[in-house]
Amino acid sequence: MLKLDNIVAGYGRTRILHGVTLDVPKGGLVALLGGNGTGKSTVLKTIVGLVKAQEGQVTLAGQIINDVPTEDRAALGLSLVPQGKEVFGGMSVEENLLMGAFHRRRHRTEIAGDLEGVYQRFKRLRERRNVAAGMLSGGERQMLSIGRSLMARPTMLLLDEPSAALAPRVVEEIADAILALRDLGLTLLLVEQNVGMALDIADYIYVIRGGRIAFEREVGDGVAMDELQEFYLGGKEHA
Ligand SMILES: Nc1ncnc2c1ncn2[C@@H]1O[C@H](COP(=O)(O)OP(=O)(O)OP(=O)(O)O)[C@@H](O)[C@H]1O
Repeated sequence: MLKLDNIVAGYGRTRILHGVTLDVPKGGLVALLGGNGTGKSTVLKTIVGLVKAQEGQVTLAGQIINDVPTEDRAALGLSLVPQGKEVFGGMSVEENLLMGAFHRRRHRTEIAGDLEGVYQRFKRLRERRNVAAGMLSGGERQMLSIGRSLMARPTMLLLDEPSAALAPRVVEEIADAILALRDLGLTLLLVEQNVGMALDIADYIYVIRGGRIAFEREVGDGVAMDELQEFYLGGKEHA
């Protein structure tokens, strides 16, 4: 579904990604793990087109999209789920959700149907539909961020550290929500620092360090936590 082939990218003259290759199969749930400043967000920005690949190819559903503008990548089914802290705090929950449908010209009844779908998935958002997003808990904000992306009817979601700054019980709730999206048939790339969560839900794991993929492995009996930690931050526990 999504392939990065030897991506070199950065900011101005500074190179951050030094040849990143990764593959997210259709319907798969792939995690990209790494510590602070290792290039995870730059990978996501390159996929959505906010950072231009200086070398290499970004392929979505068989189409090379290096030259496709960011707004048109959304129309190809790609949606970035920012961290929950990036919701519009002064707007209500419902207004935030409707923003997700904004770029698509769609009939009002269709949008109402999508909104109902998000409320069924995240019951707490329905209860709090008229509350300012800034008043929500961290977990509710993360649900809102995912819900807003779903309003654009994506086929592939890129999740930027959905577990960041959340209590373990809430992380479990978000993990369940992500698994439910996979069961729905969505393709998911999850960027995380939370190794435990990623191992619980992902089918395949990449670890990025210093702008390079340092480790990759199918999740199953083969991936041991300590082996991952070694590649993750030189053996240091981080998340
Ligand atoms: N807009 C920018 N201009 C210049 N350098 C940047 C910019 N954004 C990020 N960087 C640098 O690129 C490197 C990688 O940053 P990136 O945000 O991709 O890391 P990350 O793995 O997502 O880290 P974090 O988990 O802290 O968000 C860092 O050294 C950072 O300082």
